[in-house]
Amino acid sequence: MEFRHEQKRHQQKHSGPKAEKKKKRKQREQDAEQEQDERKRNPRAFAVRSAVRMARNFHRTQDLKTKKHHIPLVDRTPLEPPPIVVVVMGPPKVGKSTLIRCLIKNYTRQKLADICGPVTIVSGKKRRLTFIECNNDINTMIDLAKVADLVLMLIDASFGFEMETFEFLNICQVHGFPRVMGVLTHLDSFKNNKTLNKTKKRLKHRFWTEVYQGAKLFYLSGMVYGEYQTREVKNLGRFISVMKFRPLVWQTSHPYVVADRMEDLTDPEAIRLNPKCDRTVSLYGYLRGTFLKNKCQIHIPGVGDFSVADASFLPDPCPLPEMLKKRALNERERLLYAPMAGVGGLVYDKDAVYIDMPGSHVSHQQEEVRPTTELVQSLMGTHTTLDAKMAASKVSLFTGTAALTPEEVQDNSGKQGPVESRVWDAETQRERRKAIFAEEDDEGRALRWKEDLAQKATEAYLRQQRAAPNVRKLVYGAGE
Ligand SMILES: Nc1nc2c(ncn2[C@@H]2O[C@H](COP(=O)(O)OP(=O)(O)OP(=O)(O)O)[C@@H](O)[C@H]2O)c(=O)[nH]1
Repeated sequence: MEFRHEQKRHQQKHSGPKAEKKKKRKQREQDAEQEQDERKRNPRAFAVRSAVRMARNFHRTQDLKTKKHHIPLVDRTPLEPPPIVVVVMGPPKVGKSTLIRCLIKNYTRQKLADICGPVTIVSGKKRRLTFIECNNDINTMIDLAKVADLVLMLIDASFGFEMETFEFLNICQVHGFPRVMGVLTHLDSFKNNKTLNKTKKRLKHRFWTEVYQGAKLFYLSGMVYGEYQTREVKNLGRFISVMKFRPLVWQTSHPYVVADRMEDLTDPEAIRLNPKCDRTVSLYGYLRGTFLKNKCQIHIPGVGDFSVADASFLPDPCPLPEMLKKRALNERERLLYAPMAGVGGLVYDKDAVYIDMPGSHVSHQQEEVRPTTELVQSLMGTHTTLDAKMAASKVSLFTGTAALTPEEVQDNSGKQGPVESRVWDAETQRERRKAIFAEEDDEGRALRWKEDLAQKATEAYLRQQRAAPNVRKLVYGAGE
């Protein structure tokens, strides 16, 4: 038996929703065609009316295009790149140590009580970060501006921009600008929401004029138990771990090492006999930039020019996790290496290898003993009473003059309490500076500090010149 299936011919629909849809589409297509036809039909309406304007338009588009071009740079970063140097800078008491502590906790789930020297951590499968706190000495700023990949610029919102911020930005300008990200702290000091929003906006625009339009500014709105809010730190951390970096010319054309550990190999007996004897020192750190040749000349900022006796390759103290396919780091891979703060697994010395028993995990005992709040720490560290300290303290009015004892001060100033008025803690210092600069707005301050900076930079330069006359290139090695 044979079955035959006869297919019905397709009938085009002329009514119903589908047909309506089709009609509409056809109509739209026709309209578009007509529009194009208009250009053909009426060419004069669309012709070039002004050659000048056309030329101007053309130039403008070309300018915009070329602005987007960069000089092609050879990316020489090795397969396993050295840690990214994150410099945390800002005026005194703005919250630098607190931010580093929070970021370390965010990445490694470990607490580091003291931020001492560079701290290296594994932040992801392919990235390590070295945090360095920048104190407000101009020489440190110059040194760090050279090696920084990313700068976290802390700004006290209750205070506005301060001299240090402008100083650092100006120094960066000379060295080829690293990535700069602003972080506003002390936002909890605003009780009024309206003033808070206004201040945020004002500081954001001020930051944009200093760095570039649209530069990233983070807000840290207050503290919880002496730490910044977890969610905000997490966002900041995530931003840092996915950030892309453009190689800077100075950094890619010089070999340089940010030393995170130092070891004095000189014979202690020789030092005892002559404290100023020539010393042999080992410096440890990741090599960045280009290749470091053995026996080459190097400059140590603040010290002078030296030749390297020997450079050797050591196992990585803070290695990246193995390349396995997985989504996140596990607990054992969340490494932390801060030799100057005494944290790190293996320590390779010139003549021995040490293993830190608690591993890279900071002992919990330390956490309990050393509270993070500065006030409690300072109270615990006190050995003498305030009265005794005040009686023993001396104050010198001008640099280079002999220090005055409280008795001498008392003699001159009559009834007035001698020492209290001069022993300023950091908090009072901040208050004083706040009062001094309260009258000026940001613009005025920026101008004034920029002038100030020029003089300071010249002084620092002359000082370095005196110390080592042939290091000019290294001090102001912009674009070389
Ligand atoms: N209310 C408030 N206090 C803050 C904030 N940020 C930091 N602090 C406090 O400011 C004090 C100084 O913080 P640190 O992290 O030691 O500041 P620092 O910049 O490292 O200070 P120096 O290293 O001495 O320059 C600490 O007592 C913090 O609790 C903030 O956003 N709000």
